Amino acid sequence: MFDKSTWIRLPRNVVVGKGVRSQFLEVVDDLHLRGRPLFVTSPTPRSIAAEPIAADLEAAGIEPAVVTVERASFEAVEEVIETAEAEEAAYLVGIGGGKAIDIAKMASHHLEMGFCSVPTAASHDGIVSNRGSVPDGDTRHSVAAEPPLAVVADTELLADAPWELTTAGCADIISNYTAVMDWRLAHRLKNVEYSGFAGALAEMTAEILVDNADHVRPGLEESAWIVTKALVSSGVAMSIAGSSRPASGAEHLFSHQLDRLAPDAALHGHQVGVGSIMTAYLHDGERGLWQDIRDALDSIDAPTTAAELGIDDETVIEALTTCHAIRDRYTILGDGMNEEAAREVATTTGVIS
Ligand SMILES: NC(=O)C1=CN([C@@H]2O[C@H](COP(=O)(O)OP(=O)(O)OC[C@H]3O[C@@H](n4cnc5c(N)ncnc54)[C@H](O)[C@@H]3O)[C@@H](O)[C@H]2O)C=CC1
Ligand SMILES: O=C(CO)COP(=O)(O)O
Ligand SMILES: [Zn+2]
Repeated sequence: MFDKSTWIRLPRNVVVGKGVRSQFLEVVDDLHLRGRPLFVTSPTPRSIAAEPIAADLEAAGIEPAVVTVERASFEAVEEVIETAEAEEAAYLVGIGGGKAIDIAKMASHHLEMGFCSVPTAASHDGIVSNRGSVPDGDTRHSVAAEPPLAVVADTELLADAPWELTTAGCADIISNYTAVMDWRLAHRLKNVEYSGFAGALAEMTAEILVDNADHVRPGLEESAWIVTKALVSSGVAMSIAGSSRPASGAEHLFSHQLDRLAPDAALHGHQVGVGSIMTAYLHDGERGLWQDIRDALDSIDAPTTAAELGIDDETVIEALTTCHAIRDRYTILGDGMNEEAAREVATTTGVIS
């Protein structure tokens, strides 16, 4: 008997393009979101995006509350929840990089309240996803959360963001190659449920980005457009899958472990990119996929070595040999890699010297 069912939660309005931050009010009106929003932001995004959008809303008689968060933590989520209650907010808006958006996402999930995403950096594929990633104890990976009702991604703002934030977003997308390989492996060996649609979408997203890598250059608004569209597509793949599997495999385990061992050393996307070079080698060293991933990262100025991440070689080895245990997610790392194997993969791929 066929008794499968699925529930795909996606944003309703995804608005991408030059100057679209000025359409924020129109977007929330279209969603029939009424009342006072709470903007969740961080220092730079506050001045470049939250304040101008707040001024537009004030001109229309709506006075948003604003909370500035500095770090992604459960204390910050608590603070946002308390502020939303105290200010009688009707919905939340995450304005900033991945951390501000994730905090708003997690708080809105708890409050059972609508949430909109206004990325100021094309740095990660959580701008659209139904996943939230806030460190909880030793946990760094994402959990199910509220997907945004709307995404307002202004390419003018995104193109002006520091270039390394954009290259981090590219690397987060390029890592889909190995994430999907890990997912298929887990399907074959562990009977993990696999979605061909979500897997194909995640892979195709990486392919389109790599094919357009020549147009991804600092200061070009077209770059912000290409990368943002890819981030949206990757987030949709996660929503179709109902998990982060299409965009997160062993390379993400490696990055999450680096976040524990060397907090704030490098951007999420850059860490997963370097992880992806090594896990591609483990999947199929002969085929040269790892070189293609390394070259694609290199061509957009993303780090390809531990030194470029600002992380020492021994931390890379420790992360590689321990990261399999941080989550119940079967990958090419299986039940763990010994130190000798870790040194071999990291040295052969040039990640450590
Ligand atoms: N929920 C999900 O599905 C996913 C979540 N993530 C999470 O996202 C986070 C990484 O996000 P990132 O954006 O890389 O880091 P981040 O949010 O820490 O941002 C990096 C820095 O850039 C600043 N910034 C943002 N926009 C700027 C602009 N236009 N100009 C100047 N500075 C700007 C931020 O304020 C911050 O200081 C990680 O915590 C990661 O786990 C990553 C992928 C998916
Ligand atoms: O970063 C992500 C996808 O790019 C989310 O994956 P995690 O579930 O591993 O946090
Ligand atoms: Zn990621």
